[in-house]
Amino acid sequence: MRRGSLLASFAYAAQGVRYALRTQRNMRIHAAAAVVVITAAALLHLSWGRWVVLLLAITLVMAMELMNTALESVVDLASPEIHPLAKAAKDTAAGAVLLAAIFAVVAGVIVFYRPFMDLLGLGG
Ligand SMILES: Nc1ncnc2c1ncn2[C@@H]1O[C@H](COP(=O)(O)OP(=O)(O)OP(=O)(O)O)[C@@H](O)[C@H]1O
Repeated sequence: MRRGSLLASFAYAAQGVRYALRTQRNMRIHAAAAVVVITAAALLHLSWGRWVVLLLAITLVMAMELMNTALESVVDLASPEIHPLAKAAKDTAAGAVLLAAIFAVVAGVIVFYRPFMDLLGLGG
């Protein structure tokens, strides 16, 4: 595979995802949550609109975690010693993941509420 080819760039990106899954516990938690959510969505035969919201939320959280991992690596490389700006960079990136995760939880509750109530026979 040629180093600068399109195929090579996909392979490097896949390596990045594998690296994050291997080294970041939070990334593994996000991936496990995504599997649970996708399985539940399939079992409940959700509408296309609800699927889109769920997939957007899952993608947002995992993309934020990947960016957070990238930023942590760059900060550790550039500033292995303690520095207030290194702290600010890492904390802000972690804040972005937190915001995305809160959005995903709220979106999940909104998306699953009605189908879940219907399943229990409690729909109005
Ligand atoms: N070089 C540094 N200078 C100052 N504070 C730092 C530095 N590195 C890390 N910290 C502080 O320690 C916290 C944890 O940093 P660490 O690199 O361990 O990330 P982490 O907890 O492993 O993040 P994640 O769980 O997302 O992998 C940071 O959010 C930051 O507040």
